Amino acid sequence: MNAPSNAERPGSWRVRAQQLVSYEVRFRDHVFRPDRADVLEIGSGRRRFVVVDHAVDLLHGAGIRAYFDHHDVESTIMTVRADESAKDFGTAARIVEALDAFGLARRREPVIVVGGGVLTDIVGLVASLYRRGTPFVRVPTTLVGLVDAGVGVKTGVNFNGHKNRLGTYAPAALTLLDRFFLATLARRHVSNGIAEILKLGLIKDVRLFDLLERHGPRLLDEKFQGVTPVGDQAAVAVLHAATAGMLEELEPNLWETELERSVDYGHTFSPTIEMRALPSLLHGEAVCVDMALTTVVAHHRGLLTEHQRDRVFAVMTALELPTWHPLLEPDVLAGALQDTVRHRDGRQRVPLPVGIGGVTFVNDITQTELETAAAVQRTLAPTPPLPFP
Ligand SMILES: O=C(CO)[C@@H](O)[C@H](O)[C@H](O)[C@H](O)COP(=O)(O)O
Repeated sequence: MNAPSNAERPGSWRVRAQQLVSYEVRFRDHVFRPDRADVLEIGSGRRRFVVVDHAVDLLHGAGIRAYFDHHDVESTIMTVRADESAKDFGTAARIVEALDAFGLARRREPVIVVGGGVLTDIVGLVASLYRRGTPFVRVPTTLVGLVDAGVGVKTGVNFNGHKNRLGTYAPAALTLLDRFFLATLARRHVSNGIAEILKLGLIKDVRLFDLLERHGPRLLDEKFQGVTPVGDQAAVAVLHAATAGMLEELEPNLWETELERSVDYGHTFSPTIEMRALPSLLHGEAVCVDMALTTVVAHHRGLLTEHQRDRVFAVMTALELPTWHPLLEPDVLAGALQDTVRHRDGRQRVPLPVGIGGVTFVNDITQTELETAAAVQRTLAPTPPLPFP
């Protein structure tokens, strides 16, 4: 049957359709233990194409292969070296070629990705483009992957020197959050992931901030493994609060129709700083430098007391995150804000903290204000600042 023609405009048809989005983010320890079935819960058939981060493969590859063998599933494992410098369309295209070679069945053989946020973003993009969309399952193995990239619907690669310039909104059918992968993560990468958790504490959840203030160094030492009972309780509380808080923000605004997003906190200046500093600054570190700058801006605007500002800097430092960076130069700040204004459709929409745990959005940040804040920020950063490799 033809779609009904528009009575007021003969010869014109308006099409309306809705698509239900439903995806699950599930905490599950030791996902590749043979008695676990979660990874294979989506899809059917006895084959899977699995993209595994190169470093993860070295550490866990044997266990991952044994898992599929145990379940009598033929696995084709593609290993990829994935860091921010390799987050590009070339890497995505190589994965597409491998999918073609595998001969992926379009709906019943979900692509499985095991790796950090960079890799889950790339494979998410590939899956959303391949034959205009094929299901995928994510198993994040880094803290940024677990608490940020792994819970939302954004996929992407860097392009033309810009962060995530090419991407789609495509939810993974299932994301499995297994904190035991963090045991083998370098300390710096644990710190890096905590920055995204701190973001939520600062603009949404003062209890989460308090937990980080109390247990941050222990979480770093124990890498969220629960080595001690106190550390275990703190790890579970922090991971669950961060995931729940993030999803609470994302769910009502999955496609970012609303561009005032509190989870964009720390992401106004950091995309430019991170890309300019490549490969020396990790994502969460760049976010922290941005949060430190905007904490000072918020203090100057009377949104934050001096005591609160100093607490924020102390927590950042205890978490071994940088609170200042030499790239905070006037031209870089101006360029970063300009690019973000374009990204946010012509307005600054900069989230600023209100006290600890609150947020407001502003559109009137000036260049002078930024330069003054960056200068103050430098004096507040520990001397000497954390080394920039
Ligand atoms: O949207 C999410 C996660 O899906 C945010 O929490 C995450 O931090 C985002 O990467 C930032 O908000 C930046 O977004 P964008 O500039 O890539 O659009």
